[in-house]
Amino acid sequence: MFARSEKVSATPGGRLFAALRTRSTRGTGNPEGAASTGSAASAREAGRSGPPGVRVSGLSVVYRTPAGELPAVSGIDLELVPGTITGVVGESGSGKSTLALSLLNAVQPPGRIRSGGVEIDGLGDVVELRGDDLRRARGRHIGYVFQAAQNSLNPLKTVGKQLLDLGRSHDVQDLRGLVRDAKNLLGRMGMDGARVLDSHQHELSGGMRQRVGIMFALVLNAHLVVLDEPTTALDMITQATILRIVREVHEERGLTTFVITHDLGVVAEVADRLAVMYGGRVVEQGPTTEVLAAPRHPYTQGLIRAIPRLIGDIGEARALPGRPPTLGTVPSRGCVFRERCELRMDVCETEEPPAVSRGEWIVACHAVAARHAEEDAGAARTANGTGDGTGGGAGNVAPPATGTERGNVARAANGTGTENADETGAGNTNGTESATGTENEDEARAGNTNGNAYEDREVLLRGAGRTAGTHGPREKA
Ligand SMILES: Nc1ncnc2c1ncn2[C@@H]1O[C@H](COP(=O)(O)OP(=O)(O)OP(=O)(O)O)[C@@H](O)[C@H]1O
Repeated sequence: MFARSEKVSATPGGRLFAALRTRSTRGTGNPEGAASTGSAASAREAGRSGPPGVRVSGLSVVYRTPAGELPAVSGIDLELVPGTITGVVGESGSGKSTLALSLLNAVQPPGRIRSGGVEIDGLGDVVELRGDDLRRARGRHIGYVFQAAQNSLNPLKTVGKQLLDLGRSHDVQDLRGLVRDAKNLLGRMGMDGARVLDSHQHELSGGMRQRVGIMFALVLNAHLVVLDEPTTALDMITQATILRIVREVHEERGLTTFVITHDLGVVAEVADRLAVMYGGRVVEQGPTTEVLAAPRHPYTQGLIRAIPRLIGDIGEARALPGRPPTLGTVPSRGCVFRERCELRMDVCETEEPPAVSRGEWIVACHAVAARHAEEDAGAARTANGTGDGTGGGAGNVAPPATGTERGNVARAANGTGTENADETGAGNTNGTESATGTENEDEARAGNTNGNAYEDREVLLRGAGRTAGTHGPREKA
């Protein structure tokens, strides 16, 4: 049974920093730690060797538009450490869903993976997978919980019927066993499994449907699970429940989990590691606690600064000026964030920022790179005995202008406090799912011609035929 029960503050504000406090007792992404919580045992029971590592390298994805093929994701390097939860955060349109779909090689036309690879332990490079291999990988190895999973069920079939369809499409011989596993999973998430399997989607609440989505992602025993906006459009209490379940399922089943969200509170609550995306790039990544406590990239600093506070001067919260770029406006060279950056320098106009690292912490920013260089020079001077006492110490790396006082900050309604509502030309209606689930423009954009979210799920879980070979020729970077 899921043993961990974490108290989650239901107030909007306490969440981010209450979560940060509890993280220190949980560790930050130590795979051994994950194993010691029982995940290794459950992985053994499940007959697999343990949670997989994932290495995304040089990944670039483009969408065809009237103006030609434009990059939605560019040169992404990211590692998912086995047994950890990695959270990806960024404003709407930053490329989070495109990155997530790439983990399943499921970017649909008019998109295609232009270059790069996604190496998953036990599977190889999924970008190279086609046909049956790809179909088996989805569902059995990689579970996907859709953005708007609440609406991704087929409204015409009971959950149980959809479960059987899924089992048959994956050649599951023991369908009774599959149903037993599904009931078990649903029961562990606090639901009456038999009743839920007998229900249609309209008979279930949003939180229940989200749990059904998680069940579908796990029931074939996937050990890499991708959750796209798992709490969007849920009330605060249900959000807290779903996040607790995500963490518990992750630990109990020994998973490697990837959570996409625009809500910093969500990553603070569940993620061991954090990657911040902007304009199709990962601009900062590292252990969640450390990144949120002292973000280095000016964009991450801006996201945190934009979170309104419950206590103290509400005016301290400052929305990031400007808007995130669209496919058409993302600069083709230089730093993609420069238009909104207060640390902007000349070099940002022309040169892509280098990814500089300090241990597990990686930042792509010219200003941070310059500070690191200063620090290194200062350290070298000190080591040589020539230090003048002014060398760049760690304190020279800009702390967040707002600091990150524990418990003092309210979570923004949209998590980032920025201008998500001013969505870009792509017409993204993220978070505004229709009751029928047939008007989700994200799904429509993803190449699903009838726009039904459940259709898309079925395509991913079952239909290699519809998705195989949809990518154009790959240009290896
Ligand atoms: N099918 C498509 N056709 C054209 N452009 C697309 C398509 N899908 C996504 N895009 C564009 O690619 C970029 C990245 O979109 P993506 O959905 O991956 O971002 P996101 O960070 O997940 O946003 P959100 O939080 O709103 O889901 C955006 O500029 C978006 O408009």
